[in-house]
Formats: sequence, structure tokens, C-alpha cells
Amino acid sequence: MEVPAAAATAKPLLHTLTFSRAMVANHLFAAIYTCAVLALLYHHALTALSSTTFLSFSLSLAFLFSDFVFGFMWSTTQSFLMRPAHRRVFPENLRKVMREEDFPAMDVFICTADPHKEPPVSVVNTALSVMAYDYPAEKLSVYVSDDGGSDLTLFALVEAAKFGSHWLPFCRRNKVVERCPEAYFESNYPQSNESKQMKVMYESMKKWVENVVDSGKVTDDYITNEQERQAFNKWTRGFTRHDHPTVIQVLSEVGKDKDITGESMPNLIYVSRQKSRNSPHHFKGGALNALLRVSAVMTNAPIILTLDCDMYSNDPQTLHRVLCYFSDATICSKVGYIQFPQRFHGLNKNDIYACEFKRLFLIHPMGMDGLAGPNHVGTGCFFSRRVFFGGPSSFVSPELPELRPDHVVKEPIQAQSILAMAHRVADCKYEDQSNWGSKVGFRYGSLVEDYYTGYRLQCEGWQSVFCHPNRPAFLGDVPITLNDVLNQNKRWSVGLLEVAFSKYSPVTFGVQSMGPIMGHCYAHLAFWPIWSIPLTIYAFLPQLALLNGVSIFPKVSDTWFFLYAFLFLGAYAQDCLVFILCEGTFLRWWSDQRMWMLRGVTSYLFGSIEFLTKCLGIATHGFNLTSKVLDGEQSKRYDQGTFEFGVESPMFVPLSTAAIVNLIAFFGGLVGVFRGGDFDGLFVQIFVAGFVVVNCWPIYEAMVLRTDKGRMPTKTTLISTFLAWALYTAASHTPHI
Ligand SMILES: O=c1ccn([C@@H]2O[C@H](COP(=O)(O)OP(=O)(O)O[C@H]3O[C@H](CO)[C@@H](O)[C@H](O)[C@H]3O)[C@@H](O)[C@H]2O)c(=O)[nH]1
Ligand SMILES: [Mn+2]
Repeated sequence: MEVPAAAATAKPLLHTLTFSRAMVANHLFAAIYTCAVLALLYHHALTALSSTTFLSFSLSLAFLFSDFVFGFMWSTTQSFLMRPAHRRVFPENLRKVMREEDFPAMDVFICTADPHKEPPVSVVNTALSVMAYDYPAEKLSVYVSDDGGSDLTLFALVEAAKFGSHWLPFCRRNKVVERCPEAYFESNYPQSNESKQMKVMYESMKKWVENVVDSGKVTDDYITNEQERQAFNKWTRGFTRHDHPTVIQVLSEVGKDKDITGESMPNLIYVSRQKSRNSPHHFKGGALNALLRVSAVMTNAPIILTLDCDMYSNDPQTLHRVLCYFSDATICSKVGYIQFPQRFHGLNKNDIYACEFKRLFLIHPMGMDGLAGPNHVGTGCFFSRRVFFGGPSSFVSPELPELRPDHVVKEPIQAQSILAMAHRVADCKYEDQSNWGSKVGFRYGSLVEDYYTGYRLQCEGWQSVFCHPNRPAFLGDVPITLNDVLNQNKRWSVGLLEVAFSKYSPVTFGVQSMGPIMGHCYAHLAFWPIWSIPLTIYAFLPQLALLNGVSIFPKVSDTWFFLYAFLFLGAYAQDCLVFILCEGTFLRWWSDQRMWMLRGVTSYLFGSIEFLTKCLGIATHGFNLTSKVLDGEQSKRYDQGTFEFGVESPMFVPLSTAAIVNLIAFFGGLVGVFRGGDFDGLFVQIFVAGFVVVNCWPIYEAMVLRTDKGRMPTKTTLISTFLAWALYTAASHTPHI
């Protein structure tokens, strides 16, 4: 009897790809909605042309422009809904196609930049969580890049290596799933003598490290041997975070350092690249490129995982999932990276600051996965080392043979020649007149180096894969104060505009290189901050007109009114549906749309202004690190779902001004209508103001009702009240000619 050919050659299944069935319904809705948007723009153009006064002409023009932006942003989001895909992997089949001896080596990069904003204990936890992966230790190397050039961070990692020699075998023996010690001891872990002992050991290590960090100095009492002393001696008098030589310290070495059961430890290497005030360092992109070179010289693993210091591994099996793709020869030559979503721990119930970014981190990448693959989001991403050296069929060779992705390292990592070469490639002048940052490695030129690099790689022809298992592979911290959130979003805004208005803009270069749909996906992200234009206009203009009794939208009895109603309800309903179908709750969606409005008059707006001043050469802005330090009282308020203002941030000024203007306009409008005003003509404006007021409730609370430290600073409230009054006065004196 003959065996069917397919069955005889069938390989065990490693991964599958399926497309969402909701696609057709969505295409239909998109087609109708597009017609509605076009009709609205036509309506605005018509009103503008037939307007009799200068005022009504400029108003129609303003709304024509803002609705055009709305329409553009809405249509680009539809690219993500064109062909959403879902993937599954079958790591249980991996052993059938591959022996453990054949597993490729992995280099893990962890970035940190400031021991006071990024507590070293949390860096330690991240490092330990990846060192403890279910993977042959001799194939695993963890590199920690310290852009803060801090001996406190080095000290913490020295302690991490010592503690790791107990922690790793403990995890192995007990099949621990939470391999980040902090998360493990916070969880409901089994109480045994061994686990209790481990906890004592962890707590004392943590305390030890925190003491040193609090004291700000690694004194002799904390140094236990000559090797350590030599390492810390590098922090001489002239050593500052902006000006210092390279420090590379091997804290644990494969084959040499063993855990307490005698098994090999993975490599753990501390790298602080050379810094000088006279050389640009390109922030995180620069740090990652330095690590790319240092790791090439020392281990040169074909697969690289990049992590932010707060993103610990939450699943020891993740590397097996990744191998399901990278071991498949059919996709290996095209797939450049495998992106896991950014997911977070410690979000409050309704996620008041919408830090989950469900669209950015889940819905959009799933949409792109059915096309050429998701964008890169900076952390939780596995790269094939080859992607950093040209497109799939156009290799760009690095300047040194040792840096080539196919170079084989023959000497141990602490060999004199290896260390000398590693120092050489970490030099701050090394990249001068080279391809690094332009054609090779992570790309420079944008504060969102992650987005930009992924985008450029996809333009070169690389595809990517989105992997999002039910159990999050990585978990990170979220900012817990509104000011931190807005500042983070502002930095992203500046970085995105840098791409949007560069010669590599997705609307021109992107569309040409990767086709219209992928190009539009990237364009949606690049133009994210231009939401500020319609959002700011809609936050003030209809309200100021309302206060003056000027009707600017169609009357309820007018047929054009239904167009407005359809556009508003249609977009909101679609957005809400997509959000809730992606495991969202209604209240989280509500927070999400609220934060979108808030960002419109704060981070998007300030980001756009900063970008402009940068273009004009008036000011430059660096990478403002997001704080990962938890303040007790702030944490408490965050957990209760209370907004945190507290500081005098310039971004709070337009926010409170808008809140005040809308409140007054809403009540003023209602009073006017009761006194016999034109309800029919003013309804839309009253509705818009009312909708903003409902969204602004936490702001009113923070301005008048609250007494805690997180309330709105009185100065901000006063300035905003004054500005609201000034706007009102100006509006009421605008001649209606
Ligand atoms: O000069 C620098 C500045 C930052 N970092 C590191 O970059 C990471 C991200 O910084 P963070 O302050 O946490 O910024 P976020 O806005 O939270 O990060 C998101 O946005 C960044 C781009 O702006 C991406 O790099 C990140 O991966 C992405 O998670 C951290 O590990 C930092 O240590 C450096 O290594 N060197
Ligand atoms: Mn972060």
C-alpha cells in the first residue's frame, strides 16, 4: 500500500496563520463611511464658497481643514482593518524538528539609562528573568547597556549574578513560571523551606542594592574581592554620565561560572559605552548599536532580543515560540523580526491614562500581520542579526569582518584580544563617517528609534511576525502620573513627526517601497500628533461660537444634520466595537477615548510645537526618560483611579482652559436656549460642549473638589481661568462681518 506523498513528507506543524472573518463587514462599512466623509468635505467647501461674511468663511475653512484631518486619520486606521491576521505557534512540536544541541545562540540586550529614574533593582529583575529562560545556558548571553554610566547599576548587576547562581537552579528544579523574582514573591507561590529561604536571600540582596543606591556611592564596605575593586576603580574623579570611558564588565561567563548545582551560568555582561560631550550619542538607538557591535565581537548570536529595563520576561518558554518561526527555513530568509506586544502590569481597573494602548500594541500589529508584518515597538522584539546589515537580498557589509553577522567567535569572551576589540567598537567616535544609523544597525534621526528602525527595515523588504500568546511574554511598567504619561506621549509625537516630514515619509517613500496599505499603516502612526489640529479646534471654536449665540453646524431639522450624526456615531461605534472585541471593557474604552481628547490639546499639540521649534533650529529636545519610580501616595491614588496632576506642567494649561470654556459654553448655551434661543441651530454645539464636559469631570474635580497633593495646582487653575476669560472676550469682540 502506498503512503500519500503529503503525509510521508508532512512536517510537524510549528505555526499557523488565519485571517479574521469580520473583514467583509468592515470593508462594507468603510466604503459607506468614506462616502459620508467626502460628502461632509463637500458640504464644508460649499458653505465656505457661499459664505457672506469673513467670519463664516474662516469658520468653514477651519472646519474643512479639521474634518479633512479627521477623515485622513480615520481612513488610515482602516488600513489596519483590511486584513487582520491571527497566528498560533506549536512549541511542543519543536523538538520533533530540532535537537536542543542545534538551538541557535541568543543575545539579549537590556537598556537602562538612569539609576534614579530606573531603579537598579528592577534592572536586576529583568536581567534575572531572561537569564532564567528555559534554554541551554551556554547559548544565552545577556548584555545590559547602561547609558547612565552608573556604578550603582553595575553594583546591582554584580549582586544579580551572585543571586542568580541560586535563583536559576531554584527555578529549574521547581519548574517556576514567574522567573522574575519580584513578581514571583508577589505571587501566590508555594510555601516550602526552599522558597522561604530563597525569599530571604532575595530580600537581603534587594535591601543591599537599595542601600547602595540610596547612599549614591559604592563604598569599600560593599566590595568583596579584588576583581570587583578593579571594576569600580574605573569610576574616577572625572567620570560623569556625559563624559566617561567605556566600561565592559563580564559578570558571569559561560563555562567558567557555575550555579550552585554546578551547571553553567549564562553570560551576563555590563556595557557602558564611551560618552563624550563632543560626540552625539543618539540615545537608545546609539546604545543598541554599540551593543550590536560589542555583542558581535563577544558572542555574535544570530538572534537578538531587545528589552527595556522595565520589561521582564513573564514566560520562560518564549524562546521556543520564537524558534517555531526562526527554525522554519521557508520564512527565515524573509522575516527580519518577531515582535511581541508591549503589555503591562499594575494598570488600574479602568486604565485611566489609557496606557494599555490597545490599538498601538495589539489591534494595529494584528492588522499589519496580515500584510507585511507589524511595526517594531522597541521592546520584546526578536531580531535576526542579519536584518541590521541591508535588505534580504542586498547585504551591506560592516567595516570590520568581526562585525559581520556570519562571523564565528573563536575565543572566550574575556580573552585579551576580544576585550580590546569590544572596547574599540564601543568608542564614541567609532561611528564617525560610517553607515551606522543610516544603512546599518538601528536608524538615527527620530526620537522613536523603534518605530523608525522597523519602518526602514520593512522598506528594505524585510517582513515581520506578530506573536501574542495568551500569557504575556513580557510585562512592563506604566507611568502613573498624568504628567509622565503626557511627557512620554509628547516625546513620541516629536519622534513620529520627525519621520512624517522626512525624506523617508511613509506617504511618499513608504507607499512606494511597501505598497499603499502598509504605507498607510505607517502613515497613520507617523501623523499621530496631527490629531491635535481637529481636536484643538473642536475643543474651542464651537464653544466660543455657542457663547455668542452663533450657530455653525447644521440645524437638527436640516438633512446635513444626519450626516454629522452618522459620522460621529459611526466612528465611535466602530472604535468601541473593535476595542471591546479585542478583550476590552467599556470603561477602558471610555478612558481610551478620553485620553485621546486630552492628548489632543496637550502632548500632540506640544509635541507638534516642539517639532516645529526643532525644525526652525530654535531649540533641541532630547530623550526625556519616563520615570519608573513609585511614590507611595501617588501609587495609592493611581490604584483608586484618581487622576494625578500635582505639578505645574505647561501642558495642564490648555487642558484646564478647554475644560473651563466647555463648561461655561455648555451652561451658557442651555440658559440661552431656555430664554428662547435657537435650540434647533445650537443643538450640535451644545452637544459637543456637553460631551467634553462629561469627559472633563476629573479635571473639574482636581480644580475645585480635591485637597490631596495630586489636585490641580492653584496657579494652573488661575492661569487657565484667566485664559478662558480672555478667549471669551476676544471671541465676543470678533466682528461678524
Ligand atoms: O539615552 C537613552 C534613553 C533611553 N534609553 C532606554 O530606552 C528605553 C525606553 O525609555 P523609556 O523612558 O522607558 O521610554 P518609553 O516611552 O516608555 O519607551 C517606548 O518608546 C521608546 C521610544 O521613544 C522606545 O525606545 C521604547 O522601547 C518604548 O517602550 C529605556 O530602557 C531606557 O533605559 C537608553 O538606553 N538611552
Ligand atoms: Mn518605558
